[in-house]
Amino acid sequence: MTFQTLDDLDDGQRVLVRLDLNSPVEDGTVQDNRRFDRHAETISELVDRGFEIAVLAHQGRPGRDDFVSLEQHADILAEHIDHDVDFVDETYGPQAIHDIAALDGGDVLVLENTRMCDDELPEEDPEIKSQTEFVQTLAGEFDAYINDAYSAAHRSHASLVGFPLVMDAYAGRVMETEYEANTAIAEKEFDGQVTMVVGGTKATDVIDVMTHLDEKVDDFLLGGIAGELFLRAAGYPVGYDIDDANLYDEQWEQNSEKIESMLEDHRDQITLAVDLAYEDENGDRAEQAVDDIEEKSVSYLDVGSETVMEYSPIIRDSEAVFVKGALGMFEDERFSVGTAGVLEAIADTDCFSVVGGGDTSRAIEMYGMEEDEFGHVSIAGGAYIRALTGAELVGVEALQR
Ligand SMILES: Nc1ncnc2c1ncn2[C@@H]1O[C@H](COP(=O)(O)OP(=O)(O)OP(=O)(O)O)[C@@H](O)[C@H]1O
Ligand SMILES: O=C(O)[C@H](O)COP(=O)(O)O
Repeated sequence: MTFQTLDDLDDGQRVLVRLDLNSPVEDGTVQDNRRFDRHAETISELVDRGFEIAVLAHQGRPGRDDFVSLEQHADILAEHIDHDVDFVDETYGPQAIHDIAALDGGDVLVLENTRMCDDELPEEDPEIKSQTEFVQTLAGEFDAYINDAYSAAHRSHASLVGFPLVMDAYAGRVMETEYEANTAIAEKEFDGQVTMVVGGTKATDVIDVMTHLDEKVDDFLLGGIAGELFLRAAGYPVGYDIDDANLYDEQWEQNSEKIESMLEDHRDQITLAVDLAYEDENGDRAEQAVDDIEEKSVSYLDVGSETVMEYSPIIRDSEAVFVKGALGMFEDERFSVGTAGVLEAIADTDCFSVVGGGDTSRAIEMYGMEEDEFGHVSIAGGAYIRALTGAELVGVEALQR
């Protein structure tokens, strides 16, 4: 371990703690998830050790429905640590600075969504981020910075890479354990077939990483938004936005060349859905073979049952299976067939498995499986698959300086 941890920090100081509480949001309501469970351990330890604690975290992306305040997160965190948690609707404005100054030992204050500050985004060099008003203002208020947000450590954002350059910096418990687990996994060698299930909504992240994993992974099983974009590249009339949706076209523009060249060079490593599911006029799940789709007139919200039947034996024959992203909108039970089916197939085998992602890992409990049926359940999605390539994460590098 090449960074300082909480074991190196004297009790009772004023600490600024970066968590990753980025959560699914349904109709404006933040959904509790494994990230709160895991980060609660770090925060409870800090409370017990008498630190004065301010929490930084982000939620969603500007322009998306999940871009909301952290007020609800503060309440959910309070339940997990069984201790009061205050919230201030500023990140580094005068009220925030006032509330920070008023903290006593054991107090916890959640600051507003970092992505509501202009300085947080976009991705820039850590040196540039460290000079922003956001970082310079908050750094002066604390004795130390703690980064517990391994799952966001692939982003060069101010709250992740700026502070370690200007103040004492430490890894929190989640950062420590996720770093150890994911680094060990990246170094593992497997004798047999290695399979990666790729889905979710962040196609740009996964496609970029897939192009670096083609020697490590024998079979990519595709679903979700990423899967539909691959189907589009393979000539099927799907993978574009209909209605007001904004999930496909922008990601297609950014990735179409990569997808097309992956398909051309690695067609035998890529398995695409043979059928897709949608909501019919009665509100029921309906399925359609991709060969029968003439034009996309409905949103496809899951892979179909035939696809699960094709993917399951590949999983059974694998020595290792990595999951990044859901195969469908599993939060709605009608569209959980792909995600739950694939996870059940993994749980039924004794292969080594990793299920990653803040959203995707929720499907384990939702569909009656247990965490110990998998080798490792990571609260990191994009960060863990990037770590699989052997690449360093910029937020971890900043801590190691
Ligand atoms: N066809 C689809 N249409 C709409 N949403 C989909 C579809 N397929 C999957 N999803 C959604 O994808 C989400 C999970 O993928 P996402 O890209 O957010 O990754 P993740 O596992 O949370 O990883 P990360 O931690 O990187 O965010 C689920 O919430 C699911 O509803
Ligand atoms: O959920 C995640 O994977 C992290 O919180 C990073 O979020 P982002 O993909 O919106 O940067």
